[in-house]
Amino acid sequence: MSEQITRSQLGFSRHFGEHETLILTEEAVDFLSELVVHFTPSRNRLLADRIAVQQKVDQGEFPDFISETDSIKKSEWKIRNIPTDLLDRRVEITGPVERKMVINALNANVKVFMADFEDSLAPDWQKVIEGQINLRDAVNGTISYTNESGKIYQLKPDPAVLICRVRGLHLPEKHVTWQGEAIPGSLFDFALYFFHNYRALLAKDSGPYFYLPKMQSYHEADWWSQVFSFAEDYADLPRGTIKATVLIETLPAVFQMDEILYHLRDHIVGLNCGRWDYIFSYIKTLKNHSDRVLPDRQSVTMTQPFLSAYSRLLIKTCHRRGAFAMGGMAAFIPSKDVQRNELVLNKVRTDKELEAKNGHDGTWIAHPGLADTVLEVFDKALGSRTHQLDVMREEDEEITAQQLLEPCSGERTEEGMRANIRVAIQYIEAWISGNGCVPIYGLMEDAATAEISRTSIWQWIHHGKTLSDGQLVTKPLFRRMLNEEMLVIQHELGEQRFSAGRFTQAAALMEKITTQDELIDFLTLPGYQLLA
Ligand SMILES: CC(=O)SCCNC(=O)CCNC(=O)[C@H](O)C(C)(C)COP(=O)(O)OP(=O)(O)OC[C@H]1O[C@@H](n2cnc3c(N)ncnc32)[C@H](O)[C@@H]1OP(=O)(O)O
Ligand SMILES: O=CC(=O)O
Ligand SMILES: [Mg+2]
Repeated sequence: MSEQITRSQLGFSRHFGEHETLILTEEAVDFLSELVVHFTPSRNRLLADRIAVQQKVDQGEFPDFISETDSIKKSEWKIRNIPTDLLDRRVEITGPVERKMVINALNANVKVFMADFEDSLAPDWQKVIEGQINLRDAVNGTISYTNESGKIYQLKPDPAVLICRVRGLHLPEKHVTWQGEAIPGSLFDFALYFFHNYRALLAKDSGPYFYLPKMQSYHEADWWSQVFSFAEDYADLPRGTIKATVLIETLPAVFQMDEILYHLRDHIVGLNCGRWDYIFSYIKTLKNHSDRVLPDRQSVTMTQPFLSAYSRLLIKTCHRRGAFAMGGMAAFIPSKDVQRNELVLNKVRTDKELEAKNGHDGTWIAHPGLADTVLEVFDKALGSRTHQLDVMREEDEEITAQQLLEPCSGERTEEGMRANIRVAIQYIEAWISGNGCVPIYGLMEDAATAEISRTSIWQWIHHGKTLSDGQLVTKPLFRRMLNEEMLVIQHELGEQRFSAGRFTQAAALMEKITTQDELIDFLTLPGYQLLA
């Protein structure tokens, strides 16, 4: 057990080496400490509220629009303003805050780079601290990187606009404590990125911009609004300097989009369809509803009625309030095989064409190799415009709770179940080894996509579903497949890679969380205990 260092009102379990000293400066820690003291108790209450809301759904209620906020929904108002450099977001690349990736992403043919401390980052201490250094150097324009073969990476002129995605409210930063408890990871990421970069960002006519993940209610939006206002006052900045885009990626939040925009109206510039977490949240929120069990993962596409309704309602809600409606991530990544790559580009193109047609103002890509294809789709849809805030489609006028909760059609197959097992094990193994985003079977896998794989199986077991060949999904069947799929993974990856990895630990975690009666909230919570 390492010795605790006390700074300001916070305890640090890690020695302050060269990197920590750069980021955890006395002034930055004072600011972080102020935020933690002011906002941790209310953050804890918000997490308790999530449990209370879920209990009602578990007892049979369905999530729904709420009447207590009718005045917000019925009245006409707009969000405050959108800064000039956020008026064209037609293609945004995302990626973890690793040094080479940060440079490649900022140099990609995109408008925005979403630098990620969340779904694509396994937040071990070193990565989190280095991530802050990487972003600070990127903002200052001094970032560079030399790879093993001597290739030098540097920023090109006119890099993409930077937006930082902080960890979700549920994730702790275990290496920093306040009153004996781990502090919220979201405050850690927000405080340090804001503190070290706001001056340089504003000096170049940009600003401290954030993506906020996994929000579940407008009360959480209000909490963030207070955090932002506190930070602005602390730094003596005008109200509305900090700007945020909120991911609508939980089932509860889709019913409160107007309210989220309203409570963050000084600070918000848009909403984003975080489709993968949204699917995961649909499974998790409706976990006791046996008629809402999902089929194989590949059947759950944006053309499913419940996902189409979600995307169209988000666009309609945003445009009415003058906010950007950002599309989500197609998980296909480029392949070195020319034929396979053609297929990938076609799939991504089709997905993005649907988003652009529905009225999204821009979208996400996971890899620079997709930029040109997606840019072409949005260039065509936007024409001379930089966004399509003007789009209000008549056919989307009435989107109901029933549509948002529509059951999802498709088969549950043995191959689908086995694929879920292989993906979940390989992803968990990568995550507990410190890698939060990996290519698996030609798809980008991150914390959100892997959650779908592991919760699908839990749900199939829990509700005693049968596979298309008539097999009943049970714990013994799952355990047998888990053992068999471990052998498949071992064969696919080779003995050396397999034995050097943490596959046994990953499989043990997968076995535990899939067979226990309670569906655990987030894979990354027990995963974090296995991370440095
Ligand atoms: C559900 C959600 O939350 S989505 C948002 C979170 N997910 C993400 O951000 C996904 C980000 N993407 C990635 O991490 C990667 O693309 C992966 C892991 C999926 C695939 O990575 P790799 O296997 O390394 O891809 P590949 O070998 O084809 O990379 C080729 C080059 O592109 C770079 N690259 C790939 N993806 C990215 C990216 N997202 N940003 C910047 N550079 C990238 C690689 O660093 C590599 O650079 P190099 O040639 O200079 O060495
Ligand atoms: O964060 C994005 C998602 O799809 O989840
Ligand atoms: Mg997500």
